[in-house]
Amino acid sequence: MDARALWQRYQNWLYFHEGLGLYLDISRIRFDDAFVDSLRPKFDKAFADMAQLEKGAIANPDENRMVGHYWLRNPDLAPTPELTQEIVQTLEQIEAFAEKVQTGAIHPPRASRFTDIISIGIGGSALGPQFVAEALAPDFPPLKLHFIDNNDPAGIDRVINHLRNSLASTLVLVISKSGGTPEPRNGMIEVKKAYAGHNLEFAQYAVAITSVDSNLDKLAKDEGWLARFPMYDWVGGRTSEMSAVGLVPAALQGIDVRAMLDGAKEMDDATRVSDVKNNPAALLALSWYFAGNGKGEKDMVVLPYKDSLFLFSRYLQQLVMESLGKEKDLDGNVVHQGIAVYGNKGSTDQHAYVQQLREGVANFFATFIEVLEDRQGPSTEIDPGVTSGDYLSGFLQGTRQALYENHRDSITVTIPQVNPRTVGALIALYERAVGLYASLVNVNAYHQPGVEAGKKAAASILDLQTRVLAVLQKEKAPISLDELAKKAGASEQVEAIYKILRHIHANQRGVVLQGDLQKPDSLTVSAS
Ligand SMILES: O=P(O)(O)OC[C@H]1O[C@](O)(CO)[C@@H](O)[C@@H]1O
Repeated sequence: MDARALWQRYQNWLYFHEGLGLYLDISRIRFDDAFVDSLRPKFDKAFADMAQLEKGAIANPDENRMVGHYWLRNPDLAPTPELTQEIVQTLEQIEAFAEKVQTGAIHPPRASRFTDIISIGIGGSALGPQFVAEALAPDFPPLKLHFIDNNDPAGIDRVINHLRNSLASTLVLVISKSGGTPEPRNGMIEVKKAYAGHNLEFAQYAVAITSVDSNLDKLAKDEGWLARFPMYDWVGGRTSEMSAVGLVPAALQGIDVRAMLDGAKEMDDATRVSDVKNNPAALLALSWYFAGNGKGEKDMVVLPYKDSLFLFSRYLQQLVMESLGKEKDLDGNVVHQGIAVYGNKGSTDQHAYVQQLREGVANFFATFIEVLEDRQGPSTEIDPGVTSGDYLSGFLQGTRQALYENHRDSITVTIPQVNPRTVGALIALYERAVGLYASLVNVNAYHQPGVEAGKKAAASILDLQTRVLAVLQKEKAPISLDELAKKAGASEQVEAIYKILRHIHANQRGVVLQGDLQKPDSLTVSAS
């Protein structure tokens, strides 16, 4: 296609949302009108499914749950007045709590103000708060947010060490929808211990964000934690940024959560339109479907040209991959669906993996996120008449063009500024696009059975460890791995046992491995 035809295509397909000042350009995805027509029946069904979902249908059949993240930013849409009221009240409680913490009306026992927050949570209970903090927190927030989003002991130590002089003024948010995920539970126990080590009573610093009556909720209630906020059964972890999961940390950092909700609501209104060309989420879903042949054959590379948005790709990774990455479709057919997502930021990545994007395996489509406002205030001229922002803008256009010339397609989302409204809108845009795409490919976007398999396997390894160590304690002399496995009733699991013991040995926790380390089956093991 020549330059004039491309310019025409750009204008034909350009979507603009006036209220949000958001543009979506899918002109560099090479679909044609016949393709769009061929998808119309699937889109009609997707829009109908979505309308039912918003009315409270059981849109997550496997877990027999409603899917209601859209109600969080428009409580009047909730299917019952009770739910509407609950959403409204929770938001008011969050704002009141944040205000009291910021003004010092709620303060720690030994300080006049809370200065820091440790947020403990994983997956959807971390990625949204992390993305939003990076995108929107002021340079000097009223409370500084630190994350424990893993089970890495060294990572936990690092956070606690950084805060060792301010633990007495550090609030702890424990965020877990289920209230039973091992990682946040373990993180909480470690942090609790650190507080005890500083003679601080954990309950006076701790806030739980979890489902009512979960194990975490019960613990927080029994121990009299500072506050508890509800997470709802009908909100999935990966779409929970606009629930207490995301709003509590955001409000505490002084982020305008109402503006974030308003931006999401405006985008929800725009993505409810059942006309593909005038619905930005449908345009995204259409582009993904075309790019990956409806089978996820191409990865989604997300490139925000703005440092504060660099966590967007990580956030989208869970939203897209946990939602779409499914073995079976809704009819039980094996389909192995999904779209792989990765990315970081431009133009940084220009000097890293963009080389491969331009010339290597053509297994992706790019999504550029462009921000029109360079910075607040005037810019220095780097060259006559040229600012750093001009360079960044030029790098984006240049990369988009260079990729297209080499048959690598791309989408460009443009926002006027990074602010709570546009960030809320971006989240809502992708939530809806994922929901619509899931309908196009007929998968349940709202469950995650694959994650459960990994969780179960991990639990069985820990169970094996307990059994093996119990056997080892009774042994008087060193024993071979085979024998130990036999005695533990786990002859088939020698490799797992070897790995368990090697790990415990490396941490000098009462297990000694002897022999040729390069030949694991030559090793003997004893308790020290
Ligand atoms: O908030 P929870 O229940 O601790 O779960 C954390 C994460 O774990 C998952 O359930 C599965 O990994 C995610 O979907 C979720 O975001």
